[in-house]
Amino acid sequence: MDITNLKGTVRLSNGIEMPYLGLGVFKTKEGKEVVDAVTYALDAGYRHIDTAAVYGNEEGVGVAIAQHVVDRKDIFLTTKVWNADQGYDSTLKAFDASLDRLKTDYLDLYLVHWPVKEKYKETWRALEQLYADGRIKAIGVSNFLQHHLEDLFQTAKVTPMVNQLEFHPYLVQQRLLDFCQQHQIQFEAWSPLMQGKAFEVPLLQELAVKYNVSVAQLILRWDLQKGVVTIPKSVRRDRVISNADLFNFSISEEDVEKISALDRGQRVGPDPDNFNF
Ligand SMILES: NC(=O)C1=CN([C@@H]2O[C@H](COP(=O)(O)OP(=O)(O)OC[C@H]3O[C@@H](n4cnc5c(N)ncnc54)[C@H](OP(=O)(O)O)[C@@H]3O)[C@@H](O)[C@H]2O)C=CC1
Ligand SMILES: O=C(O)C(=O)[C@@H](O)[C@H](O)C(=O)CO
Repeated sequence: MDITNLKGTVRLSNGIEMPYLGLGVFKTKEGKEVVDAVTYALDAGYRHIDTAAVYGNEEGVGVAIAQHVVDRKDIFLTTKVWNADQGYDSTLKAFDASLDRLKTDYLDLYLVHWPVKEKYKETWRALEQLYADGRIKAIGVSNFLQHHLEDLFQTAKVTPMVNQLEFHPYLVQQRLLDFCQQHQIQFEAWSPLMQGKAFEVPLLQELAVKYNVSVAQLILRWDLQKGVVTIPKSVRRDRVISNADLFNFSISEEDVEKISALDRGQRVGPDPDNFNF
């Protein structure tokens, strides 16, 4: 992984380059708010945007990308098929609808948003078809635990290239991270800042002072040093810019371990084995 600058990318198992840092847009309002946030990010050098059909803001993401001076081909764009749309035919339809809203004719990454029981294998078959048709550069899953992946492997022709999961100092899931790394499935962190709760953690505050960075920068740099792609969300221009300032410092191995040791298996979002939406 090239982690020396903002264009730092990881190479996925199929050779596609995925920028290590992206902007997440969950809870970013459709319209001006999301257009502005994506524009701040592209202005600041981000080349990776993470949305989902369920966020209800794909239109604005598409507007911001279409009107920005950066070429579409230089932006890594991810969206996700929502739970209600899972199944083979309905996923194909949902994909077309997302592309229309995003005003693009291809995706860089399409994810199965959650492992909906009895549905995710058929959903995956649709993603494989879209990938074979050249309409998506990489396909992956989200919120898949090891047992979901092992079950998917029974029928999958293509191994997911990415698994996007909740990941932060209170939820490290090291065994799942190792499992994904063994299978060349790139781990991607959602809610890396614990939706704001990380700023209250004393050790993170102390280490941020030690490295003369913000708590957000410390955590996002830790993600990077763990080999995890990360997609912090902010609608504020100053935070979008400062969150990306990760490439001029590094955390010692000892401090990386100290941050990892904060793990307490604590989630800020739903448990993939117990969700119902
Ligand atoms: N696959 C999945 O199931 C899921 C995927 N995701 C993806 O992951 C992304 C990130 O996760 P998300 O849940 O949004 O939460 P994050 O952990 O990224 O935290 C976002 C919160 O932190 C605040 N914040 C951001 N930067 C700073 C900063 N430097 N200082 C202080 N506060 C800050 C934001 O406020 P403000 O905007 O006001 O700056 C917002 O309240 C999502 O946007 C989405 O794309 C998220 C959940 C589930
Ligand atoms: O943000 C996402 O991508 C999610 O899947 C979740 O946050 C989910 O939508 C949720 O929290 C439902 O309560």
